[in-house]
Parts: sequence; C-alpha cells; structure tokens
Amino acid sequence: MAARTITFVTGNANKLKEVQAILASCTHLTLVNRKIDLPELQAASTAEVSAEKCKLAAEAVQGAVLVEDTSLCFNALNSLPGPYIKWFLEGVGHDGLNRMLDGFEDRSAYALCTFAYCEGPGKEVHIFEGKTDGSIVKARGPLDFGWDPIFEPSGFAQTYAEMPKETKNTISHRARALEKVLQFFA
Ligand SMILES: O=c1nc[nH]c2c1ncn2[C@H]1C[C@H](O)[C@@H](COP(=O)(O)OP(=O)(O)OP(=O)(O)O)O1
Ligand SMILES: [Mg+2]
Repeated sequence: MAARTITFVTGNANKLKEVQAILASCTHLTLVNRKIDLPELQAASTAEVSAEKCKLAAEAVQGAVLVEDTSLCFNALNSLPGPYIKWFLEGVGHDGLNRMLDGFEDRSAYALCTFAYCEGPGKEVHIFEGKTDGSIVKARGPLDFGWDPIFEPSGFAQTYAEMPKETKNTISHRARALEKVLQFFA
C-alpha cells in the first residue's frame, strides 16, 4: 500500500521533531510540514481550538491536513491554563507558572494533545486526543521546549525536559494522541 501524504501544519519546530521521531518507523503515513501561523480561536478546549485550526489549514493548503493543539491543565485551577498555556508561559515563565499553584496543596496537572485531521476544505474533522498525568515542579533540565522543564510525568523522577527524548516520545500526551491517529489510518 502506498504511503498517504498529509500536510502537518505547525509553526512549532519541536512539535514537528517529536512527531517525525514518533512516526519514523511508520510506513503508511508520510508527513510534509507547512509553517502557517493559523489564528487560534479562544475556546475552552484544545478539541475546539484544534478543529477550527484544522478547517483553516485545509483551506490554506487545499488538501489533507493534520494540526495539533496542546494544553497544560492544572487540576487545582479546574484545568486552566489549558489551551492558554502558550500565553501564560510567555507571560510569566516557568517560575510564574509554579507560583500560580503556591496557594494550593494540589500541584497535579495533565498535558493534553489534540490532533485534528481533515481531508480537505469543507470535509469532516476527526479528533484524536492523548493525555499524560503529572505534576508541576521547579524547572529542571534543558530549556529548549516550552514547559517541558516544569512537567514531571507521574511514575517518573525526571521532568519531560530531563528524560531522554525516546522516553518522552513513548509516554507523552503527543505520542498517545498520535497512536490514535495511526490507528485511524491503519
Ligand atoms: O510537549 C510539549 N512540551 C512542552 N511544551 C509544549 C509541548 N507541546 C507544546 N508545548 C508548548 C508550545 C506552546 O507554548 C504551547 C502550546 O500551544 P500550541 O498552540 O499548541 O503550539 P504552537 O503555537 O507553538 O504551535 P502550532 O503552530 O502547532 O499552534 O505549549
Ligand atoms: Mg499555536
């Protein structure tokens, strides 16, 4: 069976690297990247943000597209910052995100990744979600990818940033969501 080629629209080079690493051994799906900075709807869930991004991406590319939106959700804050994590991270940094939880006993959180796929403009949008539970800790490890240094997945003594990429790519929110994408195309 010939590999299906889909355009993965993201402006985030680290996301792209992880997705390519996870899909490296996959023979039935080939991704090409387009960096288009799509407007993101203000919505309460990554599913809505991702679905809207996907429709815009399909129009822009005029073909089959995959997009993804990632949330970081604090349980003590009833899952906020959620899809707004990008702006919170830019606004207050790792330390500020930690301090947001200082008034609470519960420092648990979860990372949520939502892929959306659409075959072309006007076509149905399919949603695939992956979640990893963990907790918010003082920054440890390399600073190259977003909030990786402050997220320690449950069952591990290392943050996402400290652990080998292969480990993160086996247990991450993104890996779990991609597993479902792969099942869909299998
Ligand atoms: O595994 C991750 N580990 C650490 N940080 C992460 C991860 N995945 C996304 N992030 C950061 C990037 C951005 O600050 C926010 C999500 O926002 P989000 O809109 O999904 O990403 P983005 O705007 O960078 O790329 P895109 O062009 O695909 O929308 O969390
Ligand atoms: Mg974005």
